[in-house]
Amino acid sequence: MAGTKELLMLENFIDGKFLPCNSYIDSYDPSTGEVYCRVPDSGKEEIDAAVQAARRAFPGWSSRSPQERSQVLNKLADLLEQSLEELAQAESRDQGKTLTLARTMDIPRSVQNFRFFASSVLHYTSECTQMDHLGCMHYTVRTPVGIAGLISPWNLPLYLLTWKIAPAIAAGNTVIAKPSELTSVTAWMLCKLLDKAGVPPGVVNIVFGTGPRVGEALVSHPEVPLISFTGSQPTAERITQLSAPHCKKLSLELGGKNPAIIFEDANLDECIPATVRSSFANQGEICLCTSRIFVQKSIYSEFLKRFVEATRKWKVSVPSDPSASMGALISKAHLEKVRNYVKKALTEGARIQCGEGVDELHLPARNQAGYFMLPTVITDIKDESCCMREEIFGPVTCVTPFHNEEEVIQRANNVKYGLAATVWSRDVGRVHRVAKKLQSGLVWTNCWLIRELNLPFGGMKSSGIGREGAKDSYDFFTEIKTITVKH
Ligand SMILES: NC(=O)C1=CN([C@@H]2O[C@H](COP(=O)(O)OP(=O)(O)OC[C@H]3O[C@@H](n4cnc5c(N)ncnc54)[C@H](O)[C@@H]3O)[C@@H](O)[C@H]2O)C=CC1
Ligand SMILES: N/C(=C\C=C\C(=O)O)C(=O)O
Repeated sequence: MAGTKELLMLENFIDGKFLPCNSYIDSYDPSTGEVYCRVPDSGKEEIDAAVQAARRAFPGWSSRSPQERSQVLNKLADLLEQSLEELAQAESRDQGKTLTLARTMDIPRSVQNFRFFASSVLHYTSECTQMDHLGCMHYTVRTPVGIAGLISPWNLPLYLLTWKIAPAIAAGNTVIAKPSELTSVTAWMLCKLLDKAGVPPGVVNIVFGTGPRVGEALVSHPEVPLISFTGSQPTAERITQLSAPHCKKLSLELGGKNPAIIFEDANLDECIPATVRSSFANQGEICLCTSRIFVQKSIYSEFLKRFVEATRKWKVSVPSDPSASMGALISKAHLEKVRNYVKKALTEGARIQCGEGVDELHLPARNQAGYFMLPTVITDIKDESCCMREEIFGPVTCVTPFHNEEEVIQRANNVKYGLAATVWSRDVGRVHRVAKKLQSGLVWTNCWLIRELNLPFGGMKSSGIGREGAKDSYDFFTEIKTITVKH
């Protein structure tokens, strides 16, 4: 470990105060492999303190009007925006992503999350029906659930954390958030802005540490009735088990094995750069990234040639390099896991068209121990291969030919996941038909990752339970009650 003096030391944020912890975990700079930060290794004690704070803050915060809460969220968005550059630098260093991506996507979207839910919370109405023959009317009311437990991953740290905090507090809940122990820095920076934005102590508590210790303490706590989780399927299973005795409300946003389906009439000038981006953006570490590319046989050779050429131009470099398309992967263990998938494909007789083991990666001397990998394209692979079935969550994508619509829909659906798909065709009828038949929570046609935050976001099958987005998040973060009045 490097000298303690130089390390960035994070603290938990409970009841509006920064509090040190008894033990800490090392956090690495993925671009150098060096420890640069220490993250609290919290446990049950810290969760108990956060629950007490959140419980105390709940009556005051939940009784404010939506307009008052909205003003606080907007102020927080302004403060985040004023710190955009500082936050982007921190996110890029902590996660390994390019500074450009953090500047143009992660932090602006975090700002937008607060602005969006500050606005959407103002527009809900409840339902009312009449039964005149019985002299009755019925109506619904919604109330915040209470203390929300929010667990977020390492791939889009502030972006996904704010996607949970913003709707939860907009609806009047108080929260205890646990960011990934691998990427805690921007969450800690957010805590510094809360008081200035007018968020009362105890409304947002952020407790750092590992999943098995502090994550499980949060999930198991009887006074936390709701858990919103984004991450892996095995962790979701554990969270489901721990929540079951308490019948907690759960929202689970999990992984994907997302297909891109490219028909012979696709506009390849648009499709190829978009599919390179959908495969390799953020080092392929987005649950929405494409990892199976089905190309109609008649254009397969042309597509592959042009796709591999475009992938080779996707530059891997140090995250601060303005010309970098891709930075470092999150951790040494994750890099090994992703590389092992490529090795496994080779043993199965697949071909590596570019990237890992084929092309050379050039890095400055101080980044040689960083977790970098070239974007890798695999072909000649069977649908049964683990590379075609399991979530790799790295810069690896498989390309395979198909003959007709019926066949490709069946093959695209033939995995346990059902999160996101892309369909490329100029035939409007086909686009609608295929989109409808895909087992996928999201389908983008002739584009990728254009987000409409008003509409439901989430997956089917093993990609999760529940949806989030304006109305869906509001429904999730509130309880509904039906009241009948006889007059
Ligand atoms: N958004 C997504 O779809 C994501 C998918 N993944 C997938 O998961 C794989 C493993 O990555 P991990 O970092 O291990 O993901 P993970 O699912 O273990 O981590 C996500 C969050 O859950 C927390 N967590 C872990 N175990 C927990 C437990 N028992 N109780 C409560 N919280 C817990 C973690 O500390 C982190 O905050 C990746 O290779 C990738 O395939 C990982 C991150 C995000
Ligand atoms: N949930 C994830 C991405 C969400 C993106 C978005 O809401 O735009 C993920 O990668 O886990």
